[in-house]
Amino acid sequence: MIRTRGLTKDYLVGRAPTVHAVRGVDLDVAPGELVAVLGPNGAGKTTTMRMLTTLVRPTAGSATVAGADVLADPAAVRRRIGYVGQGNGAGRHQHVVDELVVHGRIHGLPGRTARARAHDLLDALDLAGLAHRKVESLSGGQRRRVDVALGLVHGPRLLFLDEPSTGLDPHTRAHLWAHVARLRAEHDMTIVLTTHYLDEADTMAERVVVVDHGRVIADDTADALKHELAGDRVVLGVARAADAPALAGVVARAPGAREVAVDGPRVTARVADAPTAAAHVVRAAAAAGLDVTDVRVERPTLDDVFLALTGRSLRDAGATTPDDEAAPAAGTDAA
Ligand SMILES: Nc1ncnc2c1ncn2[C@@H]1O[C@H](COP(=O)(O)OP(=O)(O)OP(=O)(O)O)[C@@H](O)[C@H]1O
Repeated sequence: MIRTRGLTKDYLVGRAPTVHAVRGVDLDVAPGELVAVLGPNGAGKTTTMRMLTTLVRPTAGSATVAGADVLADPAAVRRRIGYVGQGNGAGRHQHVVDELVVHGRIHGLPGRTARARAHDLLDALDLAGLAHRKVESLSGGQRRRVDVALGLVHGPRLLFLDEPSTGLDPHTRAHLWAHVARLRAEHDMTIVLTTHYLDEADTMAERVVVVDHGRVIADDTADALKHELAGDRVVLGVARAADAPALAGVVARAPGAREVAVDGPRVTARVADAPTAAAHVVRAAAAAGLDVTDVRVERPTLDDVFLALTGRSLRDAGATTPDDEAAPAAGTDAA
């Protein structure tokens, strides 16, 4: 459904150094996949998505999207995809249903089909009761659902969602995702989304593509990334802090144990599989006469994955580098 090779975008910002927003991205997305693109601010997620949706012209590299080349046939790409950008797409003064019908007509649907499609989507996204309300009177979550409906009105098989749930409260986010998941199952859609919410990428996506400084630095299922890159953590406590070094010795002999550390009466370590390692340690500690008072197993998060990859936490990472610290807004295409 998507294939990119060496996809690159440079921006020229006045006399400032060139901004290397995207640096040679190779990405393959199969039909029906749901892929989350994750990365800190400024990593190049939106720029990549905008190249794939033909809104920004690549500086170098190639991209085929929904069977058409983004450079050779951008109109075909646009016909076949849906795109929900970061800003609200719906006109503020329009009625919800009219906005959907107009979008359908813009995409070439006959009036009757556009109206039928608009009403189907209003039902599917729980917006039927709001059809005749003005967009400006809707809540943030309702507006975002209208945006998703706009992205789907022409029945695309491939949908791009750029931070669809940013700024929504957890309940509204969950609601939006439930709708998207159902629409996806019903229409067998491929979805590529960007998000800042690690838990969202973890639970929603079958594949997580981690980007940093314009490059893909990891690409796999969330479980595989967590297993291979971060590993589980065990935390054990002993009654007497004086026994902690001896317990650390026991922990170090557990299967796959690494990064063993002592902190007062507590010992922590990374292990391949925490329940197996914890059971092993508890048995071995008892045999050695050590009184283990506390055992905790911690599964890694995608933030641990990012930390393992970059040494930075995704929560605090800014993605500025010496050669892309120029002001972002005023750039022109270097394509
Ligand atoms: N029009 C532009 N002109 C100049 N620089 C730009 C332009 N658009 C983006 N950039 C720069 O390109 C880099 C990548 O930006 P991009 O918006 O793709 O990142 P992002 O990963 O989507 O970030 P965020 O999570 O904050 O949305 C940043 O350094 C940004 O400042």
